[in-house]
Amino acid sequence: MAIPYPHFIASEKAAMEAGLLSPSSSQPSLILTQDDLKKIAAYKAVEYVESGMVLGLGTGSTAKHAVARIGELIQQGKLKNIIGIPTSKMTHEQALSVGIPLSDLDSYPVVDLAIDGADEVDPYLNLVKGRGGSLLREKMVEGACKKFVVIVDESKLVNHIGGSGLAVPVEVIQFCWKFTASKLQNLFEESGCEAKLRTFGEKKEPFVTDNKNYIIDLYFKKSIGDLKVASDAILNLAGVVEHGMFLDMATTVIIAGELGLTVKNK
Ligand SMILES: O=C[C@H](O)[C@H](O)[C@H](O)COP(=O)(O)O
Repeated sequence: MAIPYPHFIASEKAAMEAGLLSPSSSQPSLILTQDDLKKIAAYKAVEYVESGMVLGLGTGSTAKHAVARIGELIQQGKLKNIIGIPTSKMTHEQALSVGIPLSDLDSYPVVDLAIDGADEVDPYLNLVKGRGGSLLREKMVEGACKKFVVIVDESKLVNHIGGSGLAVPVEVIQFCWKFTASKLQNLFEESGCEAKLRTFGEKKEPFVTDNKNYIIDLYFKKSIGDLKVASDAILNLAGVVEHGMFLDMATTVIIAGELGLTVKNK
């Protein structure tokens, strides 16, 4: 998606650092792709990183820009003594490849700062995450951090969680997943919920998470209602491991969009 983007306002510094704008251009006039916006938000978030921090490293097409940037700053000697806690096997691989020293929550139960993308952000900074399948490790790491900075392009903004009609993911154990899926669907019958096993490829194989579980995606035709009530009801079902609603967890959301960067704090 190319967004015509003639007026670059708040994010000029981030765009320069992201290599999208030359310092000499007096009249910035850019055509930015959605990926450029993700990169700009990610580079802005990395400004929150300080030497000596234990960092939660998010997963996805937005978070990967932050991981790359952190690696770059370590290589340049601008960030020192960083410990990264990856939220997926994919991020683990990327972080190693860019030279970020890694550890885990067993060794570092308190994380200073986590940076991650999101699939949906509501006006209260509640999130949907996990459309890439990494919600469980993300929730563990981001639940352990002092500051959680979320990075999105403006397409992720919604009025109500689940209101986009797109998936609210739930990680379930493989054992009798159809039973769990039907329990989940029944919980939200009044919201017109449809529960579908996530599959991939032409053969429609079940998608298996890093934790060897399945994902049931919930699609809502009407409002989910009270999010805390919905969260408790989902977590109360045996067979459910975790869901992708991240309620009251984000401390900052950085949104890159047509009018530049917006930073929302809790
Ligand atoms: O499971 C995936 C994660 O929750 C991602 O952070 C989320 O899906 C957003 O990903 P992206 O930045 O690729 O849109």
